[in-house]
Amino acid sequence: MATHVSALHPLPLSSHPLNLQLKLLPLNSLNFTAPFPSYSSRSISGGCKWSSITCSSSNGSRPDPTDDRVKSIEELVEEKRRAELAARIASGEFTVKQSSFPMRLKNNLSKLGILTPILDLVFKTFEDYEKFSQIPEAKGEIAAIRSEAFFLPLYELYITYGGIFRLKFGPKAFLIVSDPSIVKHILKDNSKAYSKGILAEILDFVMGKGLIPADGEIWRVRRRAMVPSLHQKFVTAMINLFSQATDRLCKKLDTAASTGEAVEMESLFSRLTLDVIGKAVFNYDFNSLTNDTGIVEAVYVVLREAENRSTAPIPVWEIPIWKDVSPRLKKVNAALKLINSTLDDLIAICKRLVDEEELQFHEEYMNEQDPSILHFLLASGDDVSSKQLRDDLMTLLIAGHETSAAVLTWTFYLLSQDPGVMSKLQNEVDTVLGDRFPSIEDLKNLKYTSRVISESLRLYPQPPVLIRRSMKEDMLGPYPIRKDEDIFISVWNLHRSPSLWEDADKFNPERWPLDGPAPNETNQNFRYLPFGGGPRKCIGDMFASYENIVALAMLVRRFDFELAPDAPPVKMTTGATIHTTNGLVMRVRQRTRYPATPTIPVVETASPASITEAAI
Ligand code: HEM
Repeated sequence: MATHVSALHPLPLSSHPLNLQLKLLPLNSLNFTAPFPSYSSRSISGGCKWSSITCSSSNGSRPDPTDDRVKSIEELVEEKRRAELAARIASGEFTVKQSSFPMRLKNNLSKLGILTPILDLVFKTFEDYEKFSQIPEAKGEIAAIRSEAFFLPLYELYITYGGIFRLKFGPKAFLIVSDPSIVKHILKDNSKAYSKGILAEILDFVMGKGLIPADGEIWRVRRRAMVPSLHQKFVTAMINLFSQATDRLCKKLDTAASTGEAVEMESLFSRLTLDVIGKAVFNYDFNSLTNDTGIVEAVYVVLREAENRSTAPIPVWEIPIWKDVSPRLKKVNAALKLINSTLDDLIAICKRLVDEEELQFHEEYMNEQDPSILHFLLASGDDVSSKQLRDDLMTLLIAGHETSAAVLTWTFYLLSQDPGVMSKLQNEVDTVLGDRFPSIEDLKNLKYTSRVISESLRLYPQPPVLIRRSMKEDMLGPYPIRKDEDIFISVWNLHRSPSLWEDADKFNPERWPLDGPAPNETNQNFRYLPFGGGPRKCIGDMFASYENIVALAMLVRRFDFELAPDAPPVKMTTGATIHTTNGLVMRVRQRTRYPATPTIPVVETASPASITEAAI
């Protein structure tokens, strides 16, 4: 979700959260201002000359001591950098030492006989400060840290400072939370005390008061209106849409397989999921796998802008004159105008359809010709302004697009590193699916496929960080916090914590038993949050799970995938989701035959009612 971006805008410059990232990481090491992966510039033809291939686990994983393969120079440099950083953190270089001078002075004055009420009055401010300063603190002049993505240094700091610490940058401070019970408190038990904070500010230009940035009453009303639209019958009907879109991608890959050309999979996944979500949300065929129409380009301009804003050092879009002269902002405004007018047209068309229909609205209502979410909302009589409806549609478009594309990208990367898992996966798919399009029953039986995706989401959570702001004082674990604290919940840290997971960095789908429930935040007690948790949990979790299973199963059934021999190293960069820095360049080969004999036990299917929790 471009939407689950990490940062922010109308804050004073000095406190602009991106100062965090700027100070935390040197610009040249970050790619923060580098544009969102340029989809238009990545052809599927693999025409570029890639220089080296040092992929493996350059993605923040700690070195595996049992790994005896020869390490690349890049890995060795990375290891050295991490070791140096760990030593610097351990030496206390980044730790803010509290000055207890005022409190010592108060004690001394008290011993001299000055009355306590007077001292209390004089020293109240200092006492408040001390009260709120008990959370371990790290300070932000960490300019020497080099990293591809900002959540990586947060991981290093987490290992030293623990599940909650404050990171200070001049006048600005952020709470970094990576403790499951504190996360549960913020997201679930006391969720009413937290807002989306800076996230809402930065997303305003594209999502307005859409469901992701909205808070309070607007959020409550819109959530209640939208959740029913993703009912079981709708999501089941979408399976066919997922299959057709993936089939189009397969056909595109057929050409690459026959010519042996390398393909850049990340941009293809992005197009696949854009085509799916356009059709599902407002019955619009972007057809982006085949065409680069103006509207597809406009969607990417807006997505890139959301990511740029989340990482820009200066919120230039706030400066009145700049808005009118900057070619980039003009392009963004033009793109927004095109998207908005397209959405207005789609809403108008859908309204006409609904008016002409003999409506019998019920819980699982679905128009067979146009099963879209928009159609459901209009048919339900959802009383909403056209601006709010546009905001909601735009939110769903972005939320459902980037996340799924990122999940597929990192799943294929992980599979390329582990042929054993890949062959077990292909085996299951061959056994369960044969050569037909997947049905709902098939999805229930593709258990290993589903566990591969769960494990990919553990190692590469999308988004890697969730953002909140406290709306009142609260207790986080043993620590009191103030109102208006900006909080980053590091899902990356939770999912890779060595104290919460065995072999935390290892890609191991087997950690999720096939006969157990599919992992989620509840059965994992908030150490695993693929779709968030509490009242603001993702509303598209089942949709996304089906979509990813269908795409993964159909692709690995037809092709073998490996990193192209001259592909650039696969590294991470931060957008709203985790992107690769240079694409995922792969070579695909047509598979010859699906084996007939099952080698993985097919576990009994769950009942349809329990499918969200148990089967996927
Ligand atoms: C694999 C794909 C997906 C992942 C990993 C994912 C992840 C998430 C996460 C972690 C959140 C919680 C954000 C927070 O608490 O700040 C969220 C919220 C949300 N997601 Fe997804 N999502 C995915 C797909 C989708 C799809 C397909 C849709 C829509 C069709 C969608 C719509 C939403 C919406 C509307 C919210 C906001 C809910 C609220 O605040 O009430 N997501 N998603």
